[in-house]
Amino acid sequence: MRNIKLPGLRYSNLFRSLVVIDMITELTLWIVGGYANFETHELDQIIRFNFVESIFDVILLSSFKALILFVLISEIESACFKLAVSTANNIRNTQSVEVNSSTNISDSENLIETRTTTDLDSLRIIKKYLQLSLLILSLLPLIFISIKFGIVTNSFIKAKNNGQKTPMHVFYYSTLISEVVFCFFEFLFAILNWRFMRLFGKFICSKALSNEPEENDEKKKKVNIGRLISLSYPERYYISIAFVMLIISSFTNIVSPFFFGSVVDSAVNYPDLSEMNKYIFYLFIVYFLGSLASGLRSWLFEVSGQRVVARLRKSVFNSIVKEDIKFFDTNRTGELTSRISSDTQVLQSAVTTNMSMFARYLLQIIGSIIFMFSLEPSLTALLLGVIPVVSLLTVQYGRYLRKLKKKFQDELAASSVVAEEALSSMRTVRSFAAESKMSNEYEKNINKSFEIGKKLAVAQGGFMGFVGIITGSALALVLWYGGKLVHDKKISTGILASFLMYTLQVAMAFAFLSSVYGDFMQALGASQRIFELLDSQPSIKLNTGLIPDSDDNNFDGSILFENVEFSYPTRSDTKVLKNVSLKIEKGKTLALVGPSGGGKSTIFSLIERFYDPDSGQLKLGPNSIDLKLINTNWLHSKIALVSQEPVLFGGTIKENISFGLDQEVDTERIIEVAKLANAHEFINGFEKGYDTVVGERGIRLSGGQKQRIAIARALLIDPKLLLLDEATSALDSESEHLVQEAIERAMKDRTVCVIAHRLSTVRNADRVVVLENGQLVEQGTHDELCEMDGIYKRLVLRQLLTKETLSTQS
Ligand SMILES: Nc1ncnc2c1ncn2[C@@H]1O[C@H](COP(=O)(O)OP(=O)(O)OP(=O)(O)O)[C@@H](O)[C@H]1O
Repeated sequence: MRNIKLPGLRYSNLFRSLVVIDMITELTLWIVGGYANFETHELDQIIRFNFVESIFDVILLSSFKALILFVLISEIESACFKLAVSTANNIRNTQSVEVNSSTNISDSENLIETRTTTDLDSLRIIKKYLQLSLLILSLLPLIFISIKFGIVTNSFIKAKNNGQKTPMHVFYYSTLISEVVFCFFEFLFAILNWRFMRLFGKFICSKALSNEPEENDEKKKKVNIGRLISLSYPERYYISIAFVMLIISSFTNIVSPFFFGSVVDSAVNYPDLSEMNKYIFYLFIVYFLGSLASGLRSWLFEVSGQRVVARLRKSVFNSIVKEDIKFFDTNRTGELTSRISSDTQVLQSAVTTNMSMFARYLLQIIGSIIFMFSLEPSLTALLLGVIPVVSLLTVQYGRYLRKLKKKFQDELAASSVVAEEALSSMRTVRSFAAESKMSNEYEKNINKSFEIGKKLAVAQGGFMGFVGIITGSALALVLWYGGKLVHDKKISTGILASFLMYTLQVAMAFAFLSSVYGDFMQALGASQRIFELLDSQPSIKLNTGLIPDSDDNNFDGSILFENVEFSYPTRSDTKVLKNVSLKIEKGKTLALVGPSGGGKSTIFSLIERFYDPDSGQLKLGPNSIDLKLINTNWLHSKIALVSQEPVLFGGTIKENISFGLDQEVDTERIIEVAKLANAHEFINGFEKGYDTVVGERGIRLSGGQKQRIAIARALLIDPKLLLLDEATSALDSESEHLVQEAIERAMKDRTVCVIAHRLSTVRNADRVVVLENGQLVEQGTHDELCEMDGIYKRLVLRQLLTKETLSTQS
């Protein structure tokens, strides 16, 4: 159980980070503030304990509190972990006792169970005490700091009103405020501790109970910012140059306020304009270089983003088309196309533009703060107090956004399913006058995503507003304090001007950084399914495995089914084939007949290796090679399937006939097979002949024409084995005759397995196999089966005859 991996972003880590940030911030503010205000406030005010005049107690409080809370939360988490694992073990034991001995539980087992229950109880009590201590120890500092804050504020206001020196300088006063905020959040976290620890316990318990905890963890781990960024690795050269441009433009942004201030100072302090002109020239150069670098940076990141998303779409599509057929039984087309188009779009900006923005604003903040420190440390420290608050909020906001965005993309994908289904079956929709029904359905789905979109908008707006208020307040505070310093002649107007520009830059950078972080988190939410698709490994690998050396020796079209059992993965409790053994012999025709749902098409699916059997084997060729060992691409080049309702693709007739071959095919060969399939004549009747576009799924062709094209398509690969599903739908007699003739030609001198719906087909077949409810109930020639006077004669023959009569009548 020890190998259960915990998520990095979890409650206890956030709590621990909060108390550490609290301690570091307070210490930094104390030291920097002490240094900055050393002249105005005596040393003993900095370190001496005085409830109203010093913050030494605040520093001690934040440091010790951090230490104690850090240890406490770690202990609580560990207790929760142990408790959850023990609970999981108990559940496991109980289950195995129930399974193994439904009657007798031995004394020793009783003993183990009693001891485990006692352990669990004591663990629970310890956890409760620890949680209570956490609550009390985070409440007490809040009470203390609030009282101090109230008293200090009171004397601060009094001193101000009386025009006296304030009991505590402004810097330390803001330190006190930030500690109030920290204590409040820590108390809040302590209250939430109960809920989060319960969730944590449930999470650990389910992990401990699951059979493959590592594998699941691995999957989770695979979606993180690092992985997101790694998508842009192939663009590293573009991105590296873009980063150089970014550093140049950020640097120009960072130094420009300095020159700006120098222009102001030289205008105020120098009698002639030469000094100011010099700085104006520098400023111009800085802006010019900055803009140039900015333009290049933007272009390079954008083009990299486009390349990343194009590559990602290709990879996702590639992954999807290589999936097992069972994957398509569970995933719907609309959802998948939405993943390819919409989810990848969300990632585009995240992996390049946002990355650049993130780096840019981070650089800007760090650079600006360094410059600010060199200009006026006390003013800078004022700003720093705001950073932990904004950072913490940003992290929480990011998590929220990530979840919301995932939901949003899921809903969007669900609505794409409706749209795809309706648009691809417009004739059925129209014939049932179901347009409004489909519109309503789509509207319902879109509304769901819209509702989440609204939440996203509120979260974004609210957060931006909040960050704006915080940064605006920090700016006002800096302006006020800076103005005072200028008034007291402690700094020049130029320094204040530069400082204000830096503050603005930092504030803006912070606001942008937060929103970029939000976008990152949204991208992470959207990327979850994309990465799942990319990581998914089909169980039947394409283009790997054995390619028999010589076709003639190794595959003659014969296939042997040995005790095959099969159930579809989506309905694993229903056996579709039960102990089926049959042989498709070289050069012979095997007809499959039987009632609907008997498992005939399933036989084809197994031969095509769309699925593997649950048990039993399929053996190929005279050497009886296990089908599972054979390279599937090779297999599909030797077997052709003509289904009942053949699906054509949206291209030309020529493209459709040559669909199964990778290489260019001679037009003569295409015409040859089209003639064999009785298709040449009608194709020539079209204005563009073989270049006629057939429309989506061959919509511009008739049923009979589609079938003949499909037969030509199968003949072109000259298959060793032809799998034929005769059409049940009645064609007109002329078309019927042409199709039948094409089929007969295709079957000639070939190994064929046919799902027969016509009497003539079963009569001509070398052998007939009757499948009912997945079982092979009868087999033999048509005459033999008729003589048997069994199910074939009673059920199938009647069924076939009815169809034959119907089709000839129509
Ligand atoms: N993709 C699938 N997922 C789950 N069950 C399926 C799937 N395809 C078919 N089945 C089920 O398997 C059983 C056998 O279906 P199959 O298509 O092989 O029958 P069939 O004999 O070819 O019928 P028909 O003559 O009507 O085409 C049916 O009960 C069907 O509902």
